[in-house]
Amino acid sequence: MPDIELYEMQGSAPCRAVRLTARALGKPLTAHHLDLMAGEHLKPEFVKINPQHTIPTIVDDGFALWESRTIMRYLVNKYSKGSSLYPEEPKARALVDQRLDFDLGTLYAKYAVYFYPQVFGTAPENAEDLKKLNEALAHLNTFLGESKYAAGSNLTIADFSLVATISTIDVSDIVDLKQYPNIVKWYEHLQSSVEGYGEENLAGLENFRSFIKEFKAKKAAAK
Ligand SMILES: N[C@@H](CCC(=O)N[C@@H](CS)C(=O)NCC(=O)O)C(=O)O
Repeated sequence: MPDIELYEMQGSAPCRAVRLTARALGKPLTAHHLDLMAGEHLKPEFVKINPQHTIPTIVDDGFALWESRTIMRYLVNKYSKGSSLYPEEPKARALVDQRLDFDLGTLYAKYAVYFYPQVFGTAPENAEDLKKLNEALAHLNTFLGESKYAAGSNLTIADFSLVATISTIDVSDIVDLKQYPNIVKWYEHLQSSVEGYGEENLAGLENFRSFIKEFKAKKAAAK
């Protein structure tokens, strides 16, 4: 069976979440790096695979799929059905889905609305949008409570999705995460306990860190 092909960009949070999942399942990936800044994702050969031209996109034995959380569910369903990474018991699964949907529709969305117009454009900081991001973080802090993992006592794909988002927010240096002690505890625990966290997540994250450093230097110089 050939490797799963992953179209990705280093530093992208949803791509890191997919990598963490593949790593946990022991599935090797063949990576195709796309430079979004250079518009490589808009080339006809990639648009043919994913008309929405987003990364991550996988091609598994000829089957193309995108949306990181859909990819994560698919990978567990296909290669490790019944795994506690995406439990089958309805309530346990619903809890994982709730965390994944919360990340997609609320946490990552609020981060993107607040930060991307500044970092990829010229928009000023917007206090109202920052407040909404903090509200989402406060919700995550509440959901986590004393739990070791995002959706209860086992590691699940919800942890991979949320840790990709939280590490991106952390590196963006826009919020003091210390205000959210449950998030800090969970984040530190994941960093030390998830196999491959450093390779699959931090390598890409360092790329993003350099990008943020450049952004801050340009912003300071423009003042
Ligand atoms: N909800 C999607 C978001 C994917 C996404 O927007 N990826 C960005 C890079 S991080 C992208 O591909 N942007 C290029 C485009 O939308 O054309 C997921 O989780 O996979």
